[in-house]
Amino acid sequence: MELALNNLPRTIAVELEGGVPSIVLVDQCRLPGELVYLRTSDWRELVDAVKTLAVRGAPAIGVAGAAAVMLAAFEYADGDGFDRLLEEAARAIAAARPTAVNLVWGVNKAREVVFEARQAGASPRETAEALYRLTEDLIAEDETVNRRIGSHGAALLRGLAASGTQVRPLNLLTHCNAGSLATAFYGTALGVVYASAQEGLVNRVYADETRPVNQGARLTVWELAQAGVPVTLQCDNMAASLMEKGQVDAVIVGADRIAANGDAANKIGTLGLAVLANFYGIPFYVAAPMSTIDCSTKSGADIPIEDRDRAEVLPDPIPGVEVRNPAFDVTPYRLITAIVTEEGVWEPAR
Ligand SMILES: CSC[C@H]1O[C@H](OP(=O)(O)O)[C@H](O)[C@@H]1O
Repeated sequence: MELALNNLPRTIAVELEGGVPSIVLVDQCRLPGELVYLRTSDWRELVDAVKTLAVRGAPAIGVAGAAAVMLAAFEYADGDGFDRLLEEAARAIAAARPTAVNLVWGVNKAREVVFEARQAGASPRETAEALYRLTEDLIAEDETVNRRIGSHGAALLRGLAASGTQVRPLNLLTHCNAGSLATAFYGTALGVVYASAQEGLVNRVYADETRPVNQGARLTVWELAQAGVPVTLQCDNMAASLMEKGQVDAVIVGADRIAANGDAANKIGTLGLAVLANFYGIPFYVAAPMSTIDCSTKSGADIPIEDRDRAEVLPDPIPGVEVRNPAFDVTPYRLITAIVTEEGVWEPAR
């Protein structure tokens, strides 16, 4: 299958003009209708973009977290109180969304650079410039990591597609968007799809719309269509009947935080898919970078779950009706066939 990955936009980029840094990111709130880029030099605007899901997806917000600290460092470089103001900003950035560990990971990467630079006697501006280089590096590294995840995942699906001496291209089901738009470029779960499709291992991807924010209906189907991968959009409540018909060969999703025992937090609705896949004997794969694995979190019970605005579920409130809107759920490791990382495939101990 010939892919058109060049049609995919770069989710987040960094620029430096006249000594002033800018972050340029795809405004994912405007997709699929319009491909619009947000440009900002203000760390507060970048935090708002994370909160409003203009930039979203664990690896993408990890890069955004480090980039926001970089913008703050340039803002505070020429005034008093650089170290104090920067740490205050770092705390506010890390608190923008609670579930994806990558956000704190990105902010901590920035904190490490700040500590090392200041220990070495760097000025505030020199420290800010070191953070700019970190942001560039994280963007480049993310794509490399995703391609390695894709390669390991394709090897896994190659085995699934093998039918004697023939290859039977697979029907895959995914949830939310763990694609190029959820990362700096290429994607995690969809990175596996792209790498597999290039080997002729993919027949079609079924994408859940993923209520209430519809990352599947707005982002995944757009991204896969741009890339030239056959894709069918379905409502979240259609997965069971598709599996019952034997039309799903594997489920592949992303993750926002993986606990030390292999429990994985991902977009709300993932747990239900894992239960269905287990019932129908369908492999359930999670694709995520090592930066999403949080060994300080013992199990999924300890993963904070973001509670979002009720209006995402019910824009026009009905008197007397309560609404709940947890943005993630946790799939226990025993329902996960394998976790695909850039280091290889991890089958959590049963
Ligand atoms: C590659 S991680 C993508 C991950 O992030 C999404 O959540 P959100 O769109 O709210 O940032 C979803 O859980 C995806 O699987």
